[in-house]
Amino acid sequence: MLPKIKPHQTDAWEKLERHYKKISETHLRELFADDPDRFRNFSISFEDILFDYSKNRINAKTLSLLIDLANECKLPEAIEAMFNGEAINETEGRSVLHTALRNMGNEPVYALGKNVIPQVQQVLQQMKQFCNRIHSGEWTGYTGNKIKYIVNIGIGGSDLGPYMVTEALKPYWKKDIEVYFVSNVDATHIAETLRKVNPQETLFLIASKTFTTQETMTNAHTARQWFLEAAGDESYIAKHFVALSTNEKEVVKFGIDKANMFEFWDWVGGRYSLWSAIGLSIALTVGYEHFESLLKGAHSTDNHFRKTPFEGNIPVIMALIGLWYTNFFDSQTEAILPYDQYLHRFAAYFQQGNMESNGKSVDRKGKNVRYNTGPVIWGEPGTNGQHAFYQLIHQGTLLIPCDFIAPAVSHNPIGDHHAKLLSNFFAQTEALMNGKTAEEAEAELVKAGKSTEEIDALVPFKVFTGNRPTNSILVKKITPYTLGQLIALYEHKIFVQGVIWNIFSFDQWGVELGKQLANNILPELQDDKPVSKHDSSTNGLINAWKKMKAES
Ligand SMILES: O=P(O)(O)OC[C@H]1O[C@@H](O)[C@H](O)[C@@H](O)[C@@H]1O
Repeated sequence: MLPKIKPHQTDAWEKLERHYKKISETHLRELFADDPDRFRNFSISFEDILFDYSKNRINAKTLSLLIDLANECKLPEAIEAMFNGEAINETEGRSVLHTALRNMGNEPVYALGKNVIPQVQQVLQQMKQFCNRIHSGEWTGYTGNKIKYIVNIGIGGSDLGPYMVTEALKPYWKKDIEVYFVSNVDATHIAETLRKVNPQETLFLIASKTFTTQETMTNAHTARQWFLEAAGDESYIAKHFVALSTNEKEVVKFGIDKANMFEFWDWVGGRYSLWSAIGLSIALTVGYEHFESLLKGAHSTDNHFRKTPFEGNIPVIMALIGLWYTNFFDSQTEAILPYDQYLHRFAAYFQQGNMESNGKSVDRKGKNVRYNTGPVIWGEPGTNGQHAFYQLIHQGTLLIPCDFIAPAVSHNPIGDHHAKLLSNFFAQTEALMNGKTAEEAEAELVKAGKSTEEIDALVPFKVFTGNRPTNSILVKKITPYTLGQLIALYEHKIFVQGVIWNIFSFDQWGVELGKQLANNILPELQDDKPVSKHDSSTNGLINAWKKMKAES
């Protein structure tokens, strides 16, 4: 069980409110001027990762009060409760043990009294052997051809993680494997994918924790039909369809042999499942040994998180700083900005990770919270974002804390590309911090030969207030191991924030209503009769659609 402490009623919260009044107007320029050692004092090295959080609107006092808040909210107990498999997902009565999936030791980990490590290791063995059979060509398609195309059919947590990771690890892809991800129920997604593959050499991974998700099942049936149209014989399905799921009954009902099912368990949340059998597409694409490195990297972060005092604990500091802006500066959004094209799905992945976990407004006692919880998460790779939306981050009215992530070494060391990329990475956080004063703007205009009138007119638009906070995460190189570390850092950040906000981070009841209503509406779309039982907007839209369809 997690403690049920209202964060805004703690001593630390009250002190933080007072402290906020004192420090909120202080400019980052001043904070740096006051402390020549600020970078050293506010950065943490962890193996090949450097986390610099010095460009935040905090001082030593802020940090110590935030850590007091974490302690008052019993974060240490909560961390142990998660790692020890207590049923901290209370609304579903489940443990939360994605950490056990990457626990490379042999020590038992219990989910509600049952040691899960033997089953975890057994499925890893199954994945390893399967990868070997596919890669060696021992496993063939129905015509005897090697498998060349992997198509993962899944959505949400059964799609975003493997998709993000396979993209991030493109330099490690096996030469003769191509991977595709189909998630959307929009037929375009499966249709466009099926155009790129052939039935003889394609392996479909039907990835669904519940094996009942409408989108996935619809796409899976379409793929099955497409396959059977070519293969002709249902017995060939066994060579081309495997399931990644917790639900054996539904898997068998779909027509997939039990032997072709890679199991995981209800104590793995969908958005934390890339470490489980859901990661099979990763292992097939980059090789099992790289998948194992990914797990090992995440495990090293788990140890860091569990054992490091909060002052030097990266996910804890990430979480506390985020909370500082969300709850005291009232900022509503955070950007994740990787300076690595391979990480182009990283922000999208943590959009689900964060927003599905901490997008809650009811506390652990079922009462409405009186403070902000999870922020809106978004982002795109640098430098693309710079030419699109950074204007608002630099000069808009919103305060948007940003995480800048970059590898020190590129997988593609061509010419001076990487130096140029990183010059932008360094420059942006410097610009966001320092801004540009009116005097500086004026001096530039003078130098450009502008008249006094022009200078007076232009200066207000050329001023950057600065004082816009950023974290910088510099990773030596994006490898399976460091990527595993990085993902786990963000996972634990989410956990820490959820604990302090006194919400349940591992359920997602908020996605249910839309599904229910879609299920109600679907039968109404099967004929031409006008509908009238909804509100006027919904009726109007459905009837307009029916008319457009009839006219087309
Ligand atoms: O893996 P499943 O059961 O098909 O679920 C897919 C997704 O379904 C969504 O409805 C959930 O909100 C996600 O958390 C989940 O990842």
